[in-house]
Amino acid sequence: ETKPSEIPDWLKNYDFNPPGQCNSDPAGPLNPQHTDLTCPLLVDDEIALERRSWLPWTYPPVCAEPEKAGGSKLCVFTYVNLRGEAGISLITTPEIAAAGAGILKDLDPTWENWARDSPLVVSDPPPYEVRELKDKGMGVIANRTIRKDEVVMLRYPVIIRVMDPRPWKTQDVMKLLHRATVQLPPKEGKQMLKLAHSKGGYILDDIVNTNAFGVLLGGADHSGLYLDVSRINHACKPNRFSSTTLGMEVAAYRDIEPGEELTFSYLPLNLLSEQRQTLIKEWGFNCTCSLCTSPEATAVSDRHRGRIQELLAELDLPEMRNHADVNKRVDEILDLCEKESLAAQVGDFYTIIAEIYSSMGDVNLAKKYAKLAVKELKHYAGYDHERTKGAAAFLEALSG
Ligand SMILES: C[S@@+](CC[C@H](N)C(=O)[O-])C[C@H]1O[C@@H](n2cnc3c(N)ncnc32)[C@H](O)[C@@H]1O
Repeated sequence: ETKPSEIPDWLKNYDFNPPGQCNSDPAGPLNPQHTDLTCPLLVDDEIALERRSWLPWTYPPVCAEPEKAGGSKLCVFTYVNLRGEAGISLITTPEIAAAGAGILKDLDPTWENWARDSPLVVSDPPPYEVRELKDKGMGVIANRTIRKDEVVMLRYPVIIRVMDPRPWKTQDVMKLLHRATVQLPPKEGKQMLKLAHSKGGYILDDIVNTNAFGVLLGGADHSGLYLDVSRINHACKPNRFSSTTLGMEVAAYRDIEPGEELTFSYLPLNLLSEQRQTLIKEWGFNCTCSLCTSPEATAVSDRHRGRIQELLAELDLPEMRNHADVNKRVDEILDLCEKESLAAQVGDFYTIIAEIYSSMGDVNLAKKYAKLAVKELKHYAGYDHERTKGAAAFLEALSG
């Protein structure tokens, strides 16, 4: 029976935190108000009791001991007012929670717009409905025309759980998952319980395993459960995930007609059908998307995707490092990406092409493709994705 923390007056202005730069600074480097940053407090169940504070969390953390001595505790940290409206429960170590607590802060809009190149606009009211479908349970259906690049959803996770729970007893992890769920605001808790489950075992664990995405928190792998995004079935379209805020943006790769289903790929994009079949089995369902069920479409697509892999391998050969051979292959790859709707991968291909021209000593062409890589990656992977940052650093090195 825990109640949201009531902060006594003496504690409200008390600064427990050492000054300095925190691991996570979602407010952004251009925000002058944050030059004297204080880092989030590291708390676990004992520290919270001792200090009579569990800021910034809403409830005192509840923890489980590791199976082996010397390991870290695993705790539940809940915050019920994320971006003024939602709840989030983390099941992670106190160290990671402290390092990642910056995600609870709102972004500085000036910095965010600068980092994105343009302000983020999310369609409102939502241009979709969640409905029961014939062959895949629930799904997300467009209720009006959605234009290419429109951001149709922006969601934050309700549960974040360490990806590898082996250092702790399974029973303890399940208890923490239970607590993480009941501490969510009732609206989100109820919505979470209605999500699809497919693999059996403890129901909350099954819901997370059926629906979660891999996310990084405090530099460590976690599973993130997003409401609404969880209703999107598998096929071949995009999602965009921010490592700065944990926000998941779903944007349209192409125009979508009213009545069409919104889908995205649960798997890496540039795979051949056999590789896809093997991986989708791990998800525990039989894919009914058009590319999985039409042998003709599969054969054409496999030919295209196989050819992309061949061309990339050829570009790796030292004897190909001349303008005529490289240009020809670059054009063919970009044409095949268009045919296969692999727009989200083009940024990565531009990075490879920039590196090839750089290795040939053609700095101008290397810069041209590095610039294109940054533009595409910002758009499809997100301004704060590691791949985008890598491409931007490469462009800077070329310019420097
Ligand atoms: C993340 S959920 C997607 C939403 C789900 N349909 C629902 O009812 O909430 C994943 C589950 O949806 C179903 N599913 C997703 N994509 C599918 C596809 N292409 N073909 C068949 N079933 C699919 C599978 O049952 C899978 O376990």
